[in-house]
Amino acid sequence: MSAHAAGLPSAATSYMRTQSTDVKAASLGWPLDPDPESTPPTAEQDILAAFTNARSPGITTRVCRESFQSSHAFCIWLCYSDLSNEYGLGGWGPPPLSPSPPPYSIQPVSGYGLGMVANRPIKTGETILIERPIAVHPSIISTEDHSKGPLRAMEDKYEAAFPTLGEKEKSVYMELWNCKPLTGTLGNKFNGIARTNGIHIRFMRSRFLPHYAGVFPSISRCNHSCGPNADSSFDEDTMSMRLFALRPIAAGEQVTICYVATFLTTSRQKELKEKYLFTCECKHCKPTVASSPSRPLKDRYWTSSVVRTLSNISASDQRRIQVGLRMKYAREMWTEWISPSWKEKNEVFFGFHEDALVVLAQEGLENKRIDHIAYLAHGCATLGDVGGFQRWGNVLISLSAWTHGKEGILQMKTWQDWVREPTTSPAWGLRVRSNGKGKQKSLV
Ligand SMILES: C[S@@+](CC[C@H](N)C(=O)[O-])C[C@H]1O[C@@H](n2cnc3c(N)ncnc32)[C@H](O)[C@@H]1O
Repeated sequence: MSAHAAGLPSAATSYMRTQSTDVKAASLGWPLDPDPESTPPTAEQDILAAFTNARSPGITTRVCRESFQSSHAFCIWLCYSDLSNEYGLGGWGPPPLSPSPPPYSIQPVSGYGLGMVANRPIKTGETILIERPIAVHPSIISTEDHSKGPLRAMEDKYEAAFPTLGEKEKSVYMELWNCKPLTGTLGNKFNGIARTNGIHIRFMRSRFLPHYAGVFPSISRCNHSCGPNADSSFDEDTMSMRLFALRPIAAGEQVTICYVATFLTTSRQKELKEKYLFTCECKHCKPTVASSPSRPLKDRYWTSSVVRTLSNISASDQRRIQVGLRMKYAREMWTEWISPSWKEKNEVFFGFHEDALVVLAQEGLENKRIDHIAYLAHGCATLGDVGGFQRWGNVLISLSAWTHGKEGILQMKTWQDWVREPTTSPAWGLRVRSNGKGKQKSLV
């Protein structure tokens, strides 16, 4: 039923018509569009659906070189055939330069094997490293691909492809950590290293099967934390990954990334144990317990410290569940916020995102904050609030969490332009209308 037919005054109908058409058309740009679905499916029926939708493509091997003329292969890419002609047909030109000297060293870290450790203070948003993968394989593998199952399929493909790699890449690869069981075949070792060290890569040109994992010479040395201080972003055109700081990293501190979906509760321990064979003891998994007593205490004190730890863990779990829910409902909240039927106070919208930032900081999940910051900026824009938009826009810019590569340069420029001239931002004035005298008036 149209609003007019519902008996609303004609001014309201015309407002709704313009608003709802504009609202649908308005793209909010990076990082909110397109709505990212960033983790690979894990449920069997979703994996199967992805294959069926992609017409069950086979896996081909792309040998990645800088150009046709180059004899040096920097990477082998086990690639679903839906993507094999989408990238690097003339070769992959050189990636942007990595910081030199590097702000880190790879060194032994007690209890972790090797790790990446900052050798000087690193600022939020700073690029730590840019490098190319040595091997890339699909994150999800069709069971149809090999009569002995997907694991054997990958082992055979790795064994066939590995000899084409450059000599240096081969030796760096073979030195990487392997936490998977060994059967003695080379293919099994290549595949074990790939599965221990693979970092998620999303190839945007595949509609149904975009999820891959890349093995990197140094980034794959980063150990896991459930509150990581670094994150990575991939550039499909130069086939390179940028590792950057999510918050200040002190000299001597480990540079960590997160191996699993960050909003998982402590059930993430199970995934870490199964896939990477370790028990995470970061401060989010083992919240601080009361310090050890200098002399024996009675039982009830011990009990109370255990209780305190358990309740800290449970509080952390609750916060992570909230993080997931806030991510899930942010888009819905936005749609309601810009609709003329929004009846809540403005604080409900802003509080939703500001509280999310507090929870994310408590959990060390700064990698999830950019969406909320962008919503806060766009939320200010809807009200015609120049100062608010510029404040949140500048926070977003300062994080330098852009997609790595050409796309990121565009994202950065777009936000810089919007901050310079907020009236050009896409949500500008969506919740204000003229009061007839050329002045802007809030709807709420
Ligand atoms: C991708 S590798 C990381 C680099 C590895 N430490 C090395 O020596 O090359 C993953 C392995 O590192 C170790 N690791 C990573 N994060 C860890 C953590 N938070 N606690 C203990 N071990 C960890 C585990 O052995 C895991 O299988």
